[in-house]
Amino acid sequence: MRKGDCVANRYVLKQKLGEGSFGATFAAYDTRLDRQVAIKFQHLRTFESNTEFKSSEMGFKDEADILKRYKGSRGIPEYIGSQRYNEGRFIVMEMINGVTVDKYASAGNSPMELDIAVSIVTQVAETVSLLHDTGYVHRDVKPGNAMIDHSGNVYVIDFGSTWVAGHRPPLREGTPGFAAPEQAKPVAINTSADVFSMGCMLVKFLTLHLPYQEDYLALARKVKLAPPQPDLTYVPAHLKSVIGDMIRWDRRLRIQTAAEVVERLRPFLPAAGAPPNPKLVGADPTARYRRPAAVR
Ligand SMILES: Nc1ncnc2c1ncn2[C@@H]1O[C@H](COP(=O)(O)OP(=O)(O)OP(=O)(O)O)[C@@H](O)[C@H]1O
Repeated sequence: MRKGDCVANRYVLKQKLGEGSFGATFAAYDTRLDRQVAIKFQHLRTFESNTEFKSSEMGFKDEADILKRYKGSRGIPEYIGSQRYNEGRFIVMEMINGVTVDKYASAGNSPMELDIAVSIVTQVAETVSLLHDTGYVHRDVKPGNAMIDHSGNVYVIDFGSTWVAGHRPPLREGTPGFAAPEQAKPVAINTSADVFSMGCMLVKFLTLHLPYQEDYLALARKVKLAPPQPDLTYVPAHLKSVIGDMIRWDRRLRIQTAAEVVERLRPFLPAAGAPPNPKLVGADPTARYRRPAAVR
């Protein structure tokens, strides 16, 4: 796939937006709908077995089904279409004009302001709660799988790992550093795994460090290790207690759902009518909460 290619007699490819283990995402112009879209292509088959390639295609199909199911929901790119192409598949969705939250967070090179960090994670939790309320777990919530547009609206992307809550997934997935400890084991995963990942996002935004080192889970499979203790010294006590309840190593003691996360974080959001944070540069994720409730 290259810039200028016209795919399926309809989508003219523009620049590549990103590339991951399973596919590459391009900006494109949809000549039928006369709008910009994002297209995620499954990688062409190289050395993987037929079974592996088919399973990656199923992942694409599942992701398209999730996008279709939540079409019209706030915080999820709108589903436009999906079809087979070159042995594999592609998914067409709304183009989010913005950057990944990962990029947004690293622009400042210093810990994020509390109201900004809490607003981002609350927006993510509001969207993830749509999945949880209907029995799904995202399984790969992280700053790289969230995007912020120029108006400060936060979107969750990459539903390729989404799985039915309470069921054992076929593969261990998630990103080391953000994945819940149980995601490294062959066990059923429930909604509290996403809560753990959202807690890791908050810790990262507020301290610049992850609650545990990326190689910790792999190491913990071989030797017995005590659960890591993130340093939250500079986080205000009340928020520290919410974060502590999000990243509990024992999932039975953790906050269980994204909706509960929204409730627990609500006291730390800026009030309706509050002025913007003067230290803010760029898109403002607090804007939604500073507007009167009726127009959010
Ligand atoms: N709807 C969209 N609008 C704009 N950019 C997007 C959109 N979806 C994805 N992107 C961009 O493309 C990149 C890759 O997307 P995505 O994470 O879905 O792919 P992936 O192949 O599953 O990646 P990975 O394997 O790293 O998780 C994102 O980081 C983002 O920069």
